[in-house]
Amino acid sequence: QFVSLRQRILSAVQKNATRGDPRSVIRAIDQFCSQKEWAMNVGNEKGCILDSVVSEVNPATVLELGTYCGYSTVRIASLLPPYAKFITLEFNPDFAAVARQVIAWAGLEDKVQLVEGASSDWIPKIKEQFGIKTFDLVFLDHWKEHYLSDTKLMEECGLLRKGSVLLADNVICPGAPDYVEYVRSSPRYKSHYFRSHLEYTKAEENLWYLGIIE
Ligand SMILES: O=C(NC/C=C/[C@H]1O[C@@H](n2cnc3cncnc32)[C@H](O)[C@@H]1O)c1cc([N+](=O)[O-])cc(O)c1O
Ligand SMILES: [Mg+2]
Repeated sequence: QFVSLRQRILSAVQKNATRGDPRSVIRAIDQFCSQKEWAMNVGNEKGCILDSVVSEVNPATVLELGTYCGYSTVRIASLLPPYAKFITLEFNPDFAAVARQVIAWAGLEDKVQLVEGASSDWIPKIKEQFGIKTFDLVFLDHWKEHYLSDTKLMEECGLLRKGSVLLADNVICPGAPDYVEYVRSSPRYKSHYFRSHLEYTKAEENLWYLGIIE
């Protein structure tokens, strides 16, 4: 019967990656997506930039918007200090189910809280539900038209502080023009971008780095 792409990604992990070895899980997904079928994981080129930002920020609290199959979740979780709190939000139950298994295969299920639900519903509940005051790092990789509304929502809910870092995927492709416009014209943010390429392709892409300065 029909096997979905997410199921094929999970099978590639279970077949080619070593349990408990996050790097082998990342490698298995990247090999599958570059050799067999494209999928919207952040990929290895942008993934290395993500790794360097996570290592530099060394965050005690992290929020990821849009888990998808858990590729970036595994990359981030594998670099966090033991005391860190990492929440990833995913509203599609099928993607959430695959992501849970990918995260578990990497042996990182204790480092991540995958919350099934919409960011707009959950962002206002995070403080009370998870005892988190502010986020040191937020990775935005969900629907691109939600980047701006969710960033404003995080501001309103007091989840961002001076020094918080927001990292946004896909500001060129598919693009998040309203988001880029907003953060570039706001005095609150110091922003710059990392030149890169769209995952598994040669297309120009940037990772958009935002530091909150006030
Ligand atoms: O469209 C892209 N990403 C959208 C990602 C969406 C993921 O975030 C979840 N989601 C959405 N709103 C949500 C709200 N709350 C929770 N999860 C949510 C969706 O269920 C999906 O798992 C994309 C597209 C390309 N591309 O080349 O076309 C490349 C990329 O790197 C991309 O990230
Ligand atoms: Mg993306």
